[in-house]
Amino acid sequence: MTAGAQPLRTPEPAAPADPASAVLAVERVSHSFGSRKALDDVSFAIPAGRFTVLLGLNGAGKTTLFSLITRLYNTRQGTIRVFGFDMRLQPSQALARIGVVFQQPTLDPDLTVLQNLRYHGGLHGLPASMVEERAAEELERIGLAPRAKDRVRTLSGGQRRRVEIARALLHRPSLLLLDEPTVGLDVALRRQVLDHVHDLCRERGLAVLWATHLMDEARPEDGVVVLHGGRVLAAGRLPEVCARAGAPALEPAFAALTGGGRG
Ligand SMILES: Nc1ncnc2c1ncn2[C@@H]1O[C@H](COP(=O)(O)OP(=O)(O)OP(=O)(O)O)[C@@H](O)[C@H]1O
Repeated sequence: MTAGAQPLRTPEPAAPADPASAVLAVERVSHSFGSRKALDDVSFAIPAGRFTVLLGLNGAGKTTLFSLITRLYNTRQGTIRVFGFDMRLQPSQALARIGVVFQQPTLDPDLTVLQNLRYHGGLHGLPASMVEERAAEELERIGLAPRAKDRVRTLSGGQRRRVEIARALLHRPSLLLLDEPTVGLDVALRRQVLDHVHDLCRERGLAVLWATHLMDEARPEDGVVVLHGGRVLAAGRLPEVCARAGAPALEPAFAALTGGGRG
């Protein structure tokens, strides 16, 4: 298999992810809420160092998929592996390698930036001295070292998002999941957060799964997984997805793949 997000359309059988290159392998995963099927036979794989955009409209199933990858929900149908660790059988090994930025902000606004980071480090069982060192490093990197002792409620939306990303990296995950991380940010802040996470991919070899409904957040070098109505309609590098859809850009490709609209 190549190093891109792998196109695995149903009803074709899901090809096994290459264990040598897949940081995340989702294989034939389905999930229902009562009679409502939120995910239907979803398969794709992403390698180290790749920024992969999980593209889908509201209700496509992005948050449900994230909930399964982070084990908020049990995977009842199909398999999710992180670095080869099966989320069902070896959850602690798999979860230790994942960092998450949830759709809803989860920083405590009444604690300082540093206190929020310390709390997270403690949850991961990191020694206090390591947390201090890494927190200082991450805050420096995002230009927020001078705000370490400020309460989170005094930060802007973009600064809070960057603190959440810094926090998600404290335990040095290999896979970073971000669920609609730019919601509520203006265009300039959106670009800043997007640039920051692309830099992390490039510089640290981090694999990123970035869920969004905003097509302009995908860049030509990115992997793209098009999720619609709970199904993967296409997956691969952005130019491959466009070529397969016979479209010159992602927006018309998405329209062609989804039949132009809502699921
Ligand atoms: N807890 C739940 N109970 C019942 N149905 C749910 C639940 N969570 C999600 N769904 C349904 O599952 C489908 C997928 O929802 P999901 O939230 O995963 O989509 P999404 O792509 O993340 O959308 P959004 O961007 O709006 O959050 C939708 O039809 C939604 O109504």
